[in-house]
Amino acid sequence: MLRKKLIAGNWKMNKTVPEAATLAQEIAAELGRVTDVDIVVCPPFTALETVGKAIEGTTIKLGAQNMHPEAGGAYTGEISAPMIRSLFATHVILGHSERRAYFGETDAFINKKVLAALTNQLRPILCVGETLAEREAGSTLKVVQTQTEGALAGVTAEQVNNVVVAYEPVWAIGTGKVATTEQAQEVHAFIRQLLTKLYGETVAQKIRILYGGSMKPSNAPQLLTQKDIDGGLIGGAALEARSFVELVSAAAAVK
Ligand SMILES: O=C(CO)COP(=O)(O)O
Repeated sequence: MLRKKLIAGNWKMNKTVPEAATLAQEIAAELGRVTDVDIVVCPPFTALETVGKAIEGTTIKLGAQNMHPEAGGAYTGEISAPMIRSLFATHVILGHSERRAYFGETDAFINKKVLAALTNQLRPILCVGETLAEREAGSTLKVVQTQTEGALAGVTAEQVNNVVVAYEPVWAIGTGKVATTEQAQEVHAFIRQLLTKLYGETVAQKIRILYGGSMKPSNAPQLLTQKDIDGGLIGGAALEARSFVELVSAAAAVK
C-alpha cells in the first residue's frame, strides 16, 4: 500500500506577518504546483490569513499549530476550530511536545482537541514522542502507546482517516540530534501496529505517520525511505524556502 508522502512545516513562534508573507511567497513560487507530495505550512496564528492568501490557488495546504477544544466562549487568548476553519486552514498540529512540556497539555485535553478538530473538518497532525529520560528508561514504546491511545479515544475508524500522526522524539527536536533510521522506523512500525489493533489493517495502512526532530535535506532521504515513515514535520528547516523545497524534493524522490 503506497501512501503519498506529506511534508509539513511547523514554523513555531517565528516570523512576523511580513516575514511570513515573504517565506510563503517563496514556497508558493517553488512548490505551488507539486502534486506528488502533500505539503502543509503551519505559520503562527497571526500569519494564517496572510500565508493563506499567498498560497491560494496552489496545491499547498494551510495548518494551525494549536487550538482550543471549545468552539467559543470565555477562554482569553485562545483560538477555536471554527476560527481556524474560517481562514481556510485544513490542518492543525495537536499535542506538540512543546505544548505538553511548557503548557501542561495532557492526553485527555489533547483528545478533546482531536475530537473538536475532526468535528470541524480540520485534520489533526497528532504529535507523540518520548523524552530522553523516557528513552533511556526503556519506556519509549509505552509512552508512545499511552499518548496515541489517549489522544485517539473516541475517534472512529472513519474519522481516523483524517488524522496524521507525527512521531517526534523530544530529544531530537531542535537539537540537531536526529533519531537513527532504525530508531525512527521501530517506533513508526509500532505506531502502525497499534493503529492496526485499534482500527484494523485497511485503515491503519492508509494513515500517514510523519517523523519530526531535526529533519533536514541531508538526513531526509534515509528517513523517508523507511517503510513506515510517510513524511516529515519540520521545524528549523521549514523556516527557509531553500531547505523546505529540498525536503519536498527528497520526499518526491522516494518511489
Ligand atoms: O518540533 C518539530 C516539528 O514540529 C521539529 O523541530 P526541528 O525540525 O527544529 O527539530
